[in-house]
Amino acid sequence: MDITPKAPIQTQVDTDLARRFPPRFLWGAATASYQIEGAVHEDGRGSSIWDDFSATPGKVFEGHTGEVAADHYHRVEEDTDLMVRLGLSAYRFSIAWPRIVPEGRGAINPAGLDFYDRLVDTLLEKGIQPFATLYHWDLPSPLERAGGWLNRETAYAFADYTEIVARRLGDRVASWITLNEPWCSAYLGYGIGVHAPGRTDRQGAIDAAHHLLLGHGLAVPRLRAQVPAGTPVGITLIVNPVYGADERAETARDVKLAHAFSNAWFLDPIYRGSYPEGFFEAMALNPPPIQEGDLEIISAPLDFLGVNNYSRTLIRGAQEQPLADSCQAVAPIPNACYTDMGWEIYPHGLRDLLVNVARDYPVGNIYVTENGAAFPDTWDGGETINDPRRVSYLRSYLTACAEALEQGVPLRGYFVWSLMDNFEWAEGYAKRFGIVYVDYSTQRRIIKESGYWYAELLNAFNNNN
Ligand SMILES: OC[C@@H]1[C@@H](O)[C@H](O)[C@@H](O)c2nc(CNc3ccccc3)cn21
Repeated sequence: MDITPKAPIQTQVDTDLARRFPPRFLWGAATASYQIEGAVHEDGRGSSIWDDFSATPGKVFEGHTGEVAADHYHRVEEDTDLMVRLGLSAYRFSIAWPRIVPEGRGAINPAGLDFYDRLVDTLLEKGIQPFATLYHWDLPSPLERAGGWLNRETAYAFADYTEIVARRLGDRVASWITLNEPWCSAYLGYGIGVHAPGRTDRQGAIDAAHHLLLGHGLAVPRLRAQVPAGTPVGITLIVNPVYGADERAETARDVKLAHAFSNAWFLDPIYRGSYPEGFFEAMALNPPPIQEGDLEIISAPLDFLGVNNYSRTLIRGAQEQPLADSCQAVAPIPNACYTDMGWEIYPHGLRDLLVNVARDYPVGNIYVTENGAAFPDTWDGGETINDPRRVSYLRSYLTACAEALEQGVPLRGYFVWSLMDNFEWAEGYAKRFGIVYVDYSTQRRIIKESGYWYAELLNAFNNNN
């Protein structure tokens, strides 16, 4: 009998699962600046729309803010040591625009560049590939005061910021992601107001989406001009597979509407150079202020698509055709399992969307840049935290990734969301996604059972390759 001491929690390593991934597959974890860094008033950082939004009463659970978060700004050594312990080969983080250009445009803050310079160097010293996201929702407040993403000028400011960062870090960052989930920025932030900046104007969401896409397209050549030839450049989109709950024609109709709203709204301009036909009509809105050449800029060739996926959408068609953003997802599904966010656990959805996106769009390579689950983890002061449901979630979604690979999908890597518990936007610290627990009262990090499981999986993968 093997009596080798194992991690505090007996973890069942799925060596068979590890064997299903190809050599050089990248195994990572993901975070974002406003969600983990804290230090919002330090070293010249300017304010962001999430500082403003979280300071606005009623916007974030119990008034939580990112002022301290997981204090990552002061814990780079400790947190990169955690990544080594987990066996990560890559780490996806985001760069806070307000640290680099506090006013959004104009003066550069050297201390902001120094922080990310040190983070990148530390990652490389520890054998971890840096994947940098340039925009994960923390828009500098002065730009929002000038209209934010409703203002076309913000797209040009983003391209200027991109060049500043790429000039400093471009020789060492392994891969670049321009935007994280512009759908969330546009619809949640400008359309229905549940995210920063909290505007509630559906036409505004359409216009903001266009300027986010334009910013992406303007940034791509500015990036490529500053980084070594062949450095991969991509974008991360939320991709939500949409299914019909029955065979009725209304359901098929509404599945198409929901797919356009959830996915094609962004996939089509980026990869086909045009918005989905009939989309703006299906939203009962006007097209955005598209200028000559915009769609050509937006569809700048990319090297990979980052896919964020957590769940699926199941639609039961309405008698009357709904607006594209009001297709009714079905009520709770009998025998379904849900995470603490109320998202259905449906791993086949990730397999299906990877197969479909690779078939329908010229995406080149794909990374799963976020996948994970929130559960109400508790810590009793012991050596670890039991989170078997997260282990089960990750095992099932990674099995879906393996199935997609076996169907020929060019999946090159997987980043679990998230490395550690962090500020979950409007939910504040009430939702925990980490494979590492954060005790916010002490900032102590405790690897969860899922973290040990992930480390064992990565170790098994490395032993196979
Ligand atoms: O909610 C978990 C993560 C979040 O912490 C990340 O910053 C963000 O990139 C992210 N995107 C999704 C999927 N989309 C989504 C849907 C509804 C609300 C918020 C995000 C989940 N997540």
